Amino acid sequence: MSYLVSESGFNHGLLHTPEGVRDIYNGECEQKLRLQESIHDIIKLYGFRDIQTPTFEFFDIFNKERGTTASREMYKFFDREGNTLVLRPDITPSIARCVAKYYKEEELPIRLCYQGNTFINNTSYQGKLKETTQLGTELFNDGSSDADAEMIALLVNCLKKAGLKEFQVEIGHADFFLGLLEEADFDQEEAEQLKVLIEKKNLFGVEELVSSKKLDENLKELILKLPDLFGNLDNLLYAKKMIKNQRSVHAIEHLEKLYAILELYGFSEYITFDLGMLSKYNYYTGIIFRALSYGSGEAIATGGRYDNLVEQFGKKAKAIGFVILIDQLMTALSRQKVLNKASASSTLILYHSQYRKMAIDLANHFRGSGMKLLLMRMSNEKEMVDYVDYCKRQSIGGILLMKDADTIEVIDISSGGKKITQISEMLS
Ligand SMILES: N[C@@H](Cc1c[nH]c[nH+]1)C(=O)O
Repeated sequence: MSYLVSESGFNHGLLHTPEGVRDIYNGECEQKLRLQESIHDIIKLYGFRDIQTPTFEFFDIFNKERGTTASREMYKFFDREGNTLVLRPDITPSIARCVAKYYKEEELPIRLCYQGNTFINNTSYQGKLKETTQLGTELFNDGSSDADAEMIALLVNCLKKAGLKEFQVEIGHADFFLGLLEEADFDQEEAEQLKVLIEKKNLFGVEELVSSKKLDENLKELILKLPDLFGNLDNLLYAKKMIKNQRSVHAIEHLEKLYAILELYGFSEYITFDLGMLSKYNYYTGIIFRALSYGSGEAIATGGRYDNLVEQFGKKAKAIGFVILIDQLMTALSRQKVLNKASASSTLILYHSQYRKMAIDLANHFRGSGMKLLLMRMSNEKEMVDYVDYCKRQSIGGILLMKDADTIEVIDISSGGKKITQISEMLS
């Protein structure tokens, strides 16, 4: 924190937030909450039930075996007993823990949804947020391609409802890459190295690594081509002919099946495939996917199948889920100019103390019928224009000015129009 102490002794450093976190207020905050609400409404239509888990958990919930966030990227702290706690970097492991705990005997599908913030202590490069809002869904006890398709269809529906234009859901499969690694007989270290090189799009590095091994020509070619293996499924089917290992072949066959079901949903225009997509988290075991759109450089949703994670908490349960990254979605919507402006929907009742009772009665009456009302006693130090300007700053649509015990002046802020009305008439 910088200590900028002014002459009056006020520490201006107090007004700053740490790098990577920010305040969200006024219209932006309203838009964000409204967006979450409208997406949540869609998710509820698919039968998901809400769940809330703690913002911090024991470190072990997210440790390496679960294949989640790297330890150095988590915010860690201790409780009085000396336990290591972390601010959750990801909500999926917490939900998996809950399913093992509260639905131990349930064998048929469990559908859960949640909204909350996650915290990742990433390197502070250009404006990347360290606290982000996720709205997520998880479906347990269903390992079918129908479940995969339904989750993708749900994601498409959510993004459409959010008003996003032109987005794509890219789908890959964790097993495609893992099968190639096995076929190439890469050890864990080499596999990790290859993953990093591909993520960094360092093709020379990939070539060097691949050339250091004795590999089948087709396999070599395919690994080098991984970053280009995206597009519609037909274009990718040739990859199937070039590989020998069954794991990768099954992965492609699964994607074919999935695509056929997505066609039934009528959503094929939103789908592309990316065989070079790498799992963001090691817990993924099946399809992995992310949604991209112009206006946001980063994914606005990510997800995938993770059939072994719940078992680590003591229950065998296949699972698939995704999260919508609300902050990224907001950025995309605002760049695409489709973020609905918060409308001025509240009214201000202004009164002098002798009309207090009427003002309170009037406010209660209108609030009772669902109108948003602010009550304010007038100050002798302010003019009417101060209140009108205030309404403009605060997105307040109108003023009801108490003139006497039964008369109010109604002022429309946007048009400036004024009219006199009797309170008794309004209440009747
Ligand atoms: N938790 C994952 C997304 C996900 C939800 N379910 C499965 N995957 C993420 O933060 O990227």
